[in-house]
Amino acid sequence: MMTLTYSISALLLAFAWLAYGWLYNWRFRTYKHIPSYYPPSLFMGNLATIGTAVAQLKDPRRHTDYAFEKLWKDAGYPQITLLDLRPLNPPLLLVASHEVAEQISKASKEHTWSVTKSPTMGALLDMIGKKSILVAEGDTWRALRRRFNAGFAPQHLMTLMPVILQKVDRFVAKLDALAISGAEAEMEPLCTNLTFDIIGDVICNLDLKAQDTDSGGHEVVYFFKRLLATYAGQSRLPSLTNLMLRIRRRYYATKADASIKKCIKNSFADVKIAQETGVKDSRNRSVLSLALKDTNDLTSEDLQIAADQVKSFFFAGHDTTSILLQRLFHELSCNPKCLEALRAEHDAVFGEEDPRSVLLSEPEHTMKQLTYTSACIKEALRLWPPAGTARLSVPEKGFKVRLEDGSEVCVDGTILYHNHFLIQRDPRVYGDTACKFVPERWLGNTSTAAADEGEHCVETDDQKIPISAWRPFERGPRNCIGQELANLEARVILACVIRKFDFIKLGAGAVLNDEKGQPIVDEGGRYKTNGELFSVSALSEDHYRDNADSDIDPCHYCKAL
Ligand code: HEM
Repeated sequence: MMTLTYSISALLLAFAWLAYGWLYNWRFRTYKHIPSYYPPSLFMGNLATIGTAVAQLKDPRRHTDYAFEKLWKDAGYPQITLLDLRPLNPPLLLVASHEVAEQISKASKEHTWSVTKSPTMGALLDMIGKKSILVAEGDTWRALRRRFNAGFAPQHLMTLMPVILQKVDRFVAKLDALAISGAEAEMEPLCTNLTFDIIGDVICNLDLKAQDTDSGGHEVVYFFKRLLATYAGQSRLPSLTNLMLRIRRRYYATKADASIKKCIKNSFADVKIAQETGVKDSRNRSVLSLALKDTNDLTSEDLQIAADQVKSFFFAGHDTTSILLQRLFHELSCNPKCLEALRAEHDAVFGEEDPRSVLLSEPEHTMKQLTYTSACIKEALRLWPPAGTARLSVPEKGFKVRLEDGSEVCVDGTILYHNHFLIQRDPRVYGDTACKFVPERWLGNTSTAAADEGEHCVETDDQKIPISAWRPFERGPRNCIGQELANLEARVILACVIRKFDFIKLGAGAVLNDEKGQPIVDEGGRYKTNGELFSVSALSEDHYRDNADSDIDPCHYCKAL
């Protein structure tokens, strides 16, 4: 009996020793060659490191990028650092250098169309569908991208001006009503509904009426907003705790999918007639029309593919542009010098005329003249990038990145997170003004096109900014297809709004006044505010629920005069 007990104990010990050896290798040896500034623990890796950094954020709603910023600064601004998130996720490579990000986003011998998208995108599949261009890879992605490129060609975008202006008119009417009533309103729903309306028309010729708060908008908007809300309410804990949320998500995903398919079926006949008669109509280049180009019988497979693309464009193209607008309105309300320069440019371009008629009669020429406007947009996208990218360097591919010391590091098996927030505020690139709003730095090159070739730097008197250090739309083959549309929208909206209204932030981020009631100005000429407006991963679920049918948010108010 004793012998048996000893044998079992010895076996258990041997097993424990082997298991420990395996665990030790898995945790400490597999990725040892990748620079890491935070020693992982055997069982939890760097989860606790990140947890502590998140806990130290002044407000738990802050985006995780603020925690990464702290870790990056504490580690001495490394180009890359490994954070081991196993067993919850694959290890994460925090990329804070534009040189490294560029190697990942461009085509390479290992990856014909740049490094593959991260499996973390899988969380979005309910929203965008499995056939989405956002998650497609290889030839499937290439075929989709080729098909839709025509819908985003610069000349075609100019033909969208009447549609964009029509939606902007509704936005201006809403601001007018607010200014007359003196009511306070939050800019987020106003801007998001506007960009939703624009994207609906551009993508599938639909008037989504998202700005029509009386009717609540098209049912697509209703279901899409509720679907979005299920992402906003998700906790950072593993999915079991979010079971109810997931059930709700599936429900609204099915509803949104069905209502989009209904719209596609309804417009299929019209789309085909327009294509067959060869009418040169901007509608022939909408994403929906392009998606149905070679389809004669709408099979359920065709319908699903088209619906997934429409959902993906809705998702990618509305809140990103809305965030950009909100940031611009806030920054310009605190930055009198920039506001004055912007209004002076609009005075010079439009004079006494209504910007809408000038934009309609000479869209291309007028757009080119709005250089300071473009510089403001470019600077807002630098400081507050609304999106990002995560890729997966698949195991055993042999993909290496080169660091500034000349070393080459194989990053296989890691999620490569391009942290735009860090990359675009790098003091080594942007100097002392890295965290300040200085549109003038872009006046040498206000283009937002992700030029992969040609000029490699934007030069100002005292700065040389490498072209790859500005990447809010990412770069390389998988860059944002809608970037020029977003830039066009933002220029048109600023042109129609910024001379007509003053925006005053109330609550967080409000301007501080002196005892005479005058704004207190800092040494850079910007108004001092009662705090910084921080970015969040997603708005709270309550926000979406409370505001799906209303324009008023209880948290932050903005006043149009
Ligand atoms: C300020 C506004 C916008 C920003 C900052 C932005 C940013 C981005 C970024 C960073 C990516 C790359 C994502 C990745 O690599 O995982 C991307 C891709 C994409 N964006 Fe945008 N975007 C904006 C507006 C738009 C608009 C208006 C549309 C649609 C009309 C759009 C449609 C897309 C699509 C379809 C992709 C996937 C492209 C592909 O994989 O080929 N985006 N965007």
